[in-house]
Amino acid sequence: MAAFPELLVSLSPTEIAATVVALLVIYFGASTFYIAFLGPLAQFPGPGLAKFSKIWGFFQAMTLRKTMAVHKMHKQMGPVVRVGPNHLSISAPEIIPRLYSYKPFLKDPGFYTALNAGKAEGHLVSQTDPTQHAKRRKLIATLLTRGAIKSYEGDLLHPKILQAILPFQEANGEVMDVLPALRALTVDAAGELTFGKSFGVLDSPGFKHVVIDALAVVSEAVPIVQFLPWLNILPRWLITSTPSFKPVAMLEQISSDAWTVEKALPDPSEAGRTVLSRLAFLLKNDEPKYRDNVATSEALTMIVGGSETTTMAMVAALNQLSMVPADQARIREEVMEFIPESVTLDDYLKSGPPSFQSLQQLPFLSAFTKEVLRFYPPVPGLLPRVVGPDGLTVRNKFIPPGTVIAMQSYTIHRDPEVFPEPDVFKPSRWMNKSEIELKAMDARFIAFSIGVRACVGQEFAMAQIFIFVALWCRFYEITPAPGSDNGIEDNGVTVHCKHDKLLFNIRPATVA
Ligand code: HEM
Repeated sequence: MAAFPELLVSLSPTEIAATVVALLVIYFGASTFYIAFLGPLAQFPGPGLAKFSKIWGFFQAMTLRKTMAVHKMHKQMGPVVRVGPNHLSISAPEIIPRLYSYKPFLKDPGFYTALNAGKAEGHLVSQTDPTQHAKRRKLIATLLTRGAIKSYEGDLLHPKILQAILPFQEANGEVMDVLPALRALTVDAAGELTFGKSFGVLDSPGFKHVVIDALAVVSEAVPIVQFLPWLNILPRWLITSTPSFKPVAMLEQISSDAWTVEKALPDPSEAGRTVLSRLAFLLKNDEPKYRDNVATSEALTMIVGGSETTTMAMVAALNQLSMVPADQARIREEVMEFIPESVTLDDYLKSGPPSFQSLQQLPFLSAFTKEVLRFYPPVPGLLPRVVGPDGLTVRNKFIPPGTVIAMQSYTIHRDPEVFPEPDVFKPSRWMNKSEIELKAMDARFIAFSIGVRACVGQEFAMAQIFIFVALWCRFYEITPAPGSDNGIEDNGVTVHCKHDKLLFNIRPATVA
């Protein structure tokens, strides 16, 4: 028999190439077979395609039904289901506090670095390194505490919310689209928080603005980049020069211009009133290119993360209210305590608008808002983490280190043990409950996630939602527009309006 080197020399280049290809096919075939059927995740049920490839998840995300598909799988197959070759979805609520603490479950780089948009340093949402994350979070979080939000109410929140709802003042039963106004409100509010200056969407005719177009492109691109992360290493100019990415390039330019102005200011302070001014302080000793990349991507994250999520909570609230006029009346009745009959929209600001804190004391408004976020979470999908070196045992089954595991708020919010009749929208489930019952429900309420990576903008979002819903119900009545479909779809992570419209018949509220 010929020795291996002699055999190799005797083969033609074509034969060598064919042998290499055959060996690679055997290697990848065998390892795929092992991972799918023999590896440690083979014990978990899931769709056949998900055992072999991430294509299953991508297909579900692109056809806008991933969250529902995962939810149905949990109902049929149990608390741990396989959603990818190395990916599990978990619906066992006892795992929540452990999964969303730092250690030993870090954010999955495969999912989050795809959100970096070509910038290696990442941002608050995508940063997977705990030390880097903690440094930035500490500074930005102090801008978004309860106390800080209070200081934004008078000159930021109330005027912007009023400006968003004023155009509907003339309506007398006609059908109008509310979505552009909601987007204008949340984008301008996030802009002001970040840059100290809004984008001016609320002042633009029809609320049309390049920033709104940019956010739509980003939302569509997210599932694609997560499936094909190598797209991120393409040169930036190649991506931003394609016509559909032009709005994103313009948004990046706005952010970069604002940063150029900010970093030129002398003496950045830890107590700055905007995200950019805080970053100028935090990054003042860093290398210029790193500094510029971090500041601009952090600014964009506040806009992207803070706007459509809040918009979609308001969309859900209005959709729900339009179906139940009695709920509108109940909120109106509560709000009349702070905005009595004598106050008109024109003198709302002068009349001493109700604080977010005082609106939170209104029992039905509070219960309604909480139920909106339980029933229609704006971030309903899987938020993946990597299992640390000790592995994890869930309901007596061991999950090995390195596995990507995730939970989805949509499913956790429908746990029948603590939310009886989970598929019924019922604000009363949050009212007149004992402390123990409320604690149990709160432990499963993860619309903003929990722990060190929970939403940093939660209070800012809640203040907008509370004030908006209170003001809207106080002055308007809505009913579903005949023949229109205000349905909501999800891309596996976030939600959006199916037809990019939110149509209602709107009329002035009748106050008793
Ligand atoms: C109803 C509105 C909102 C919802 C439902 C929401 C939900 C969430 C969720 C679930 C996370 C965790 C994401 C993960 O683990 O990957 C998150 C993180 C985050 N959110 Fe929000 N969010 C909302 C509004 C906002 C607003 C208004 C801002 C900014 C002004 C914001 C900025 C962020 C940031 C920067 C993070 C990353 C935090 C970190 O990792 O330290 N969000 N949000």
